[in-house]
Amino acid sequence: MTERLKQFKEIGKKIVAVCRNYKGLTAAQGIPNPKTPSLFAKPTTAYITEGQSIRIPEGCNLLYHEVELGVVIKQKCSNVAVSDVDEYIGGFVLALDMTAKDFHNEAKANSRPWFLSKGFDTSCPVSDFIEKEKVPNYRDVRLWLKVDGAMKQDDSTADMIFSVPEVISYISKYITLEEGDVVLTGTPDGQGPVTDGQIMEAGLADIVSMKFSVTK
Ligand SMILES: CC(=O)CC(=O)C(=O)O
Ligand SMILES: [Mg+2]
Repeated sequence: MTERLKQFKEIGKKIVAVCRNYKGLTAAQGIPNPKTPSLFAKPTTAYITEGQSIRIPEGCNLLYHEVELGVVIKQKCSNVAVSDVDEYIGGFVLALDMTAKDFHNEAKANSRPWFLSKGFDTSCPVSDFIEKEKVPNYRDVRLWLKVDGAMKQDDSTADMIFSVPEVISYISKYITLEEGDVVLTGTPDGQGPVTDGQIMEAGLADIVSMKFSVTK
């Protein structure tokens, strides 16, 4: 099972992401906490792994980093109770939800979909698969991200508005989750711009770290 889940990028069919899921982020933005998880999707063609670069999409002049905990789904499930979600967690992944922020702002201002701003090629850099047992405290684990050595995001998953089980249970009421799918659980405060030539390093406590460069 674990051996197969290591291939989540090949076997998973979708990436479902939550936004505005950290209290520190909504407080910093001066917006109310959402009453239910806000969802969007990324295509699996957005994945890249270490050694590949994040490419600024054509026409984008404001690319943002967002470090996130990703959950890899173990098996097909729908309508999962919050108390049963642990059975369906196959493992974890550290991920960046790269966002073409200018595209995103324009889409919001014009009531257009966000898909391009979140789903362009290279918009989902990920670490290797992380065994579930390595993150027993996923409800309170540190996520951090540095840009050119300067710390930009540093928070705990304990600051989430909706916990990992609440997020997965909610999604599964509406969207069947399948083996290898990844759920991105939102970014803590501190997301911000990166430009051509910059290097990001991100980590999940001392469990995993990864580096990605940004290129035109
Ligand atoms: C609107 C956003 O970019 C928010 C987002 O993706 C998040 O993680 O929060
Ligand atoms: Mg995000």
